Amino acid sequence: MIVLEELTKSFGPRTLWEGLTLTVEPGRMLALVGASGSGKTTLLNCMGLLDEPSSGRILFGGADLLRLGHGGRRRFRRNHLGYLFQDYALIENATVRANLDVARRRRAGADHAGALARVGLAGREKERVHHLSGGERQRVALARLMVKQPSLVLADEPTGALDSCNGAMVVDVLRRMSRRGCAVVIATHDDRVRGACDTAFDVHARREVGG
Ligand SMILES: Nc1ncnc2c1ncn2[C@@H]1O[C@H](COP(=O)(O)OP(=O)(O)OP(=O)(O)O)[C@@H](O)[C@H]1O
Repeated sequence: MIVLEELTKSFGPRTLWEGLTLTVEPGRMLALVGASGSGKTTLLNCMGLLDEPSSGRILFGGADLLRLGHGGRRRFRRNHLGYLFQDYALIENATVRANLDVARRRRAGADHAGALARVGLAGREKERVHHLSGGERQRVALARLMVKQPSLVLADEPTGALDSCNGAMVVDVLRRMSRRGCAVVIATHDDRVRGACDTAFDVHARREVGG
């Protein structure tokens, strides 16, 4: 479970949001919604420790993530966190297989082939990521999540670069991960993604608005 308590984010004199309080339970899928510029990506970045809120607490497993040192933050990212971001965060010059290996941690025998088959990329292990299309890169990032099996997934517009069929597949994979106990947070403008989530949280209004 991840709990955001009274988060505030300001850029100089401009306050993006304040008093933002939100809980995402294991096994739940939450959509972050709100107008462009309301701060959905910034909130995901704060939850993933890529950005710092100006004040507030982010509790995970009872500990305040914002108080962790470098080592603690690295362990949180490595052991618990999965990203599905717009820039895919893949190693461009490496093969598909090498990108999945990065996620494997110590879990021997992670099912690379099964994950690639699930995202429609069976047999593509040896191809270099920079030769893949945008949608294929997004699906490699999804396969990497399946290999990693994180307890928290942060996804930023995960269907943005995909056709509707592949978009539905992304949602389906994230739903399966949530059924296995993962907490999934998705920033989205896509009503189909929002409809597939358990609840939606409007970042501008700072309250839940229903699934
Ligand atoms: N480092 C920064 N310095 C100043 N302003 C920033 C910084 N990062 C983000 N912002 C501003 O914060 C606001 C929210 O940006 P963010 O990308 O989080 O919104 P969003 O809701 O995800 O938007 P979209 O739906 O268009 O992706 C924007 O006005 C952006 O310019």
